[in-house]
Amino acid sequence: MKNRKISILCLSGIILLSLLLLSSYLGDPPSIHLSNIFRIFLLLACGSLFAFYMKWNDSSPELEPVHIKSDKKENDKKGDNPDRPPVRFKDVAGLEEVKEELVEIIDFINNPEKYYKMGAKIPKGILFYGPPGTGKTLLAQAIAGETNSAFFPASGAEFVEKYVGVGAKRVRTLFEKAKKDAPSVIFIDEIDAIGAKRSTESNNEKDQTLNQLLIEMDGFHSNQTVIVVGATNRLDLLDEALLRPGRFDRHMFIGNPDVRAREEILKVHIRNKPIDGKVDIKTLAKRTHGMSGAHLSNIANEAAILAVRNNKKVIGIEEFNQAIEKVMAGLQRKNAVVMEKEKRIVSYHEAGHALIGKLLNTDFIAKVSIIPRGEALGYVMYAPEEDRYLMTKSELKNKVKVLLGGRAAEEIIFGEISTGARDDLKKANAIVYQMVCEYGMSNLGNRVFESSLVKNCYPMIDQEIKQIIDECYQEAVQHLKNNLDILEEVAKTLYDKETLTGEEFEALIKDSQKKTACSLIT
Ligand SMILES: Nc1ncnc2c1ncn2[C@@H]1O[C@H](COP(=O)(O)OP(=O)(O)OP(=O)(O)O)[C@@H](O)[C@H]1O
Ligand SMILES: [Zn+2]
Repeated sequence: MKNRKISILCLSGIILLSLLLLSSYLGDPPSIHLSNIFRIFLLLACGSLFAFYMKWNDSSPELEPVHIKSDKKENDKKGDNPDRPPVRFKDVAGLEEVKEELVEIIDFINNPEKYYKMGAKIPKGILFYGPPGTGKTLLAQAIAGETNSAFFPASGAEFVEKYVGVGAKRVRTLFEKAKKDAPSVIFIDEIDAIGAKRSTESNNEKDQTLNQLLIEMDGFHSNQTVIVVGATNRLDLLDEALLRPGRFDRHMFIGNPDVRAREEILKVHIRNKPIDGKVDIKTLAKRTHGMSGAHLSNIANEAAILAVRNNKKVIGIEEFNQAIEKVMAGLQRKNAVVMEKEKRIVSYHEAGHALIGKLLNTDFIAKVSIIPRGEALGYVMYAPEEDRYLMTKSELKNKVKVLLGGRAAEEIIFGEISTGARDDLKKANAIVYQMVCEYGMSNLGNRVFESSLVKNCYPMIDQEIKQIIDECYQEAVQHLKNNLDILEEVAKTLYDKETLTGEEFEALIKDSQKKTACSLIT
């Protein structure tokens, strides 16, 4: 508001002075008589006002913390920072692991002395990455909310300007303000707009802006509590320099919610809405597979609007059904039948990987999920293993069998294979290629094939690769056929729950063995 007033005053001043100057020239004789010295003075005043106007306009927009109130000092005394967004962790449903990780940072901001005494440095930058609408902005707001910090939202795209130096200056101003109002949280959405890998030709505007961001992040002292949160849908696009220790060194994946998280998110968004007692949130959660938090919030809102339109006192199941359909249509999703079929295939595919992993005791499984991540429709996440410098031939083959387990499960259950194994095949082939060409682990003997040799001997090498892959695939199929009942159990549970932690998976394997009275057969 204050900004607008100053801008209007500047513009009026410029117009007034220009009119005065013009009238001293126009007409014969001129309508206003001014001496040359006074004209020069007017010209200078006009120029200074213009320069001030440009500078003000350049530095002031979007850099004000949100929710500024005039009685800031008064509120600060009460320990209630007025710039704090009203979002708390309770408003962010699901994302438990991320929130757990953030608790430490929040404690750091709230009790910095505790950490400084130990000589610990406050983390400066956090990077949230993942698909759109999954709560990255919401989480950043919650960090500010939980720590009573000022919140400075900005979008990477805002910094990219036509004129060299403008973006860099905006970054500088943003950090100055945040430091002045510390503790504060700077949130830069779409950080890839400025943080994408730098081009070789230097000096372009984007590079300068990124350089300024790096300078600012290196510049503030660790006892200035300014946390910079960046968000992007594409981590792979970011410049390495941005991800280095001391900058955005904490990377957190914010993925689409699983069925439990969807239930929690729906509950958050119907909190203040009158809902018909017959509406079962669990069922709604099951029906919204693949949707983001933003979609779910949208569904709750659409349902409320429909209830008003239908003159209802409470939001009923019909409204929710219509709202889901509307949001799905907006997504241009495949129809529900295709979606269900895909979900079933992915459940068996991931169960196949996980079960063979368990049977062959390869890496410890940390998570099995059928929630899409990146291009994958589901994934098995392994616990970070210690660096291995040596792998035996059978260990490598076991890795390949686990990778082929997804496709094997599909073939056994559906009698047909899908495109879902593309990435698995790439990885499996890469391992086997190394076995043949680099490790001398094939019938070709203890030989190494440099790239020039590979060309000449390709049919031979290809024959070896095929043989190992085929053998591993047949073994993977056999493992799964030997444990078909357990595969069914895992796939069905995965279909219902969508995500299983490592412990849940272990417990499920135990339960399924009891239930089916079968033990795992390798
Ligand atoms: N985990 C969640 N809990 C509650 N609400 C959520 C959650 N995730 C998303 N939402 C809802 O979706 C809206 C959009 O989320 P948000 O803006 O945080 O997504 P984003 O990840 O920053 O998206 P983008 O990448 O498009 O910027 C939120 O305002 C909120 O209403
Ligand atoms: Zn797979």
